[in-house]
Amino acid sequence: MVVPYKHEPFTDFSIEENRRALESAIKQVEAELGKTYPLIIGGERIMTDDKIEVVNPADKKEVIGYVAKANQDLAEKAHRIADETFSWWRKTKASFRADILFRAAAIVRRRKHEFTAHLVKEGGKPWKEADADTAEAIDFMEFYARQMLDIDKGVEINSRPIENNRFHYIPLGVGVVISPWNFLFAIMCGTTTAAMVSGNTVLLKPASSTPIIAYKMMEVLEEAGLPAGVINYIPGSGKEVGDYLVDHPRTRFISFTGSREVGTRIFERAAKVHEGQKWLKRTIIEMGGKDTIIVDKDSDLELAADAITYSAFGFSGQKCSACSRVVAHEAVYDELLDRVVQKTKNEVSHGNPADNRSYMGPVIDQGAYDKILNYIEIGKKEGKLMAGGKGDDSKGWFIEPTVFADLDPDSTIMQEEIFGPVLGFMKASSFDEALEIANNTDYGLTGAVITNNRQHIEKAREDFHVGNLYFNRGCTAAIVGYHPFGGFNMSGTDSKAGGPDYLYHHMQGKTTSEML
Ligand SMILES: NC(=O)c1ccc[n+]([C@@H]2O[C@H](COP(=O)([O-])OP(=O)(O)OC[C@H]3O[C@@H](n4cnc5c(N)ncnc54)[C@H](O)[C@@H]3O)[C@@H](O)[C@H]2O)c1
Ligand SMILES: N[C@@H](CCC=O)C(=O)O
Repeated sequence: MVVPYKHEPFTDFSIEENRRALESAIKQVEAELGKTYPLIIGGERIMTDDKIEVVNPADKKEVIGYVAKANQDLAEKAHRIADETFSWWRKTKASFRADILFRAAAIVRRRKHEFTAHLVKEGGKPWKEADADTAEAIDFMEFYARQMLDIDKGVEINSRPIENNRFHYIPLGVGVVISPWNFLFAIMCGTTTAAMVSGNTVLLKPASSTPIIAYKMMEVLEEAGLPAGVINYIPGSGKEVGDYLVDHPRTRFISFTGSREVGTRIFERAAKVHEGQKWLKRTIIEMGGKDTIIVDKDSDLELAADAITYSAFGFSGQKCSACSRVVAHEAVYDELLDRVVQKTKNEVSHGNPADNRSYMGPVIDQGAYDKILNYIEIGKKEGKLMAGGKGDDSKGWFIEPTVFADLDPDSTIMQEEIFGPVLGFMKASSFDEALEIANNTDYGLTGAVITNNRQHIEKAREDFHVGNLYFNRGCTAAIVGYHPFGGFNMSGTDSKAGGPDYLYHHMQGKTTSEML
């Protein structure tokens, strides 16, 4: 019997011992910067001439490492090996696969600060955010291992005196896992290990800005006993390797987390049946958000201002769950706006994330920096700039936490995902109107309502159309097993990472019936 699941506690960095432990882990990571990492295909380390240079977004000159880059030939080799490995891996016991995850989670837990320090450097994450990312990776492994053991117990169906019937789940085949850079450890690890523990083999293509943490996860899984060929590590160009693997006739499913642009492209390509393909590909596609916090007339405004500030500027707003829109009742609009602007100016410090005093670090790269600043320019025309608005890319990609007021719900910056530290305020004259505004985007990922009105809570529960809706708190920071995570509409397939049915997306049900 395994102990019941409990989420990994976050580290309290106000405790001197913890602070010192992370400081020393950061020094250790700094001492190891600049290494070269190979691909891992069928357990074999393969170096390529072409490499991805991975830099610290807080300091562009600091190279975190160089990573071998897969091309289509290597992707083909990895696919063949994953396919061959599936022929026996699919028959392994669920407990064998789950035990690998329990062990891997224990290894990461023992070396937690080392992983967190790496996330500070590779992802530009402030301490608190990096620590939460590591904790979530541990949670995913612990949670999915238990879920697989439960699924393995089977499901009762009816038999009759003349026949014996059974129903159980079997894996799908070779899965392509494509992960984003923002939860560089947690989402990459959760999507990969979910596919693996349910009996599939995997081709892992991590984001090109953050592939090193995925290599480190591979080392941990190998140490925990993962056989060669089950997960194949093949970083590479999204367009070249990504399209090739998505189109491949032997790909059985694709688990993608990332932007709407790429997600819809994959959805479309995966629908095409290629020559030699014997199945309809399954897709698990989780995309962006344009997430709203509604603040009601009767509400705790200090709580609202705290919730908004953290949800908007935690990890520089680079979360699919980040609050980028506030809809406030006209009776509290001015006071709420003032409180959020003051907090943003006085409490949201931004700087090197390796320094624990930084609330916010950089944004991930030049592309993101340019795109966000472009949205800020649009925002200056569409609304009233209340805080921030400037960037500095001389050393790393830093953008001030930015607040706009008096926006039209249909304005560009209230409709498009910016994925940066930019927050907009809109006014509503009633709770019904606030809900209408909150729902008027193509997305449907997270949302929150700050209110003391019980009827309004119930109304929002029914009518606020998002996958993760929170009351009297912010709209980020879902915890595995507590807040199953995934969105509606253009936010994705609502597969609910860390939820009770997540692994079923990676499996198919099989009925057997024996005449007696
Ligand atoms: N819904 C969620 O759970 C969730 C979680 C995290 C991030 N996101 C979203 O992810 C986005 C940010 O991440 P990103 O910038 O890494 O997204 P992205 O779509 O640019 O990249 C995601 C992954 O797709 C790969 N890719 C790019 N082109 C490809 C192609 N043609 N075929 C296959 N793969 C390809 C990239 O290399 C990367 O590994 C935001 O929109 C954010 O909201 C969503
Ligand atoms: N699960 C995370 C968001 C993941 C996407 O970026 C949260 O709830 O904040």
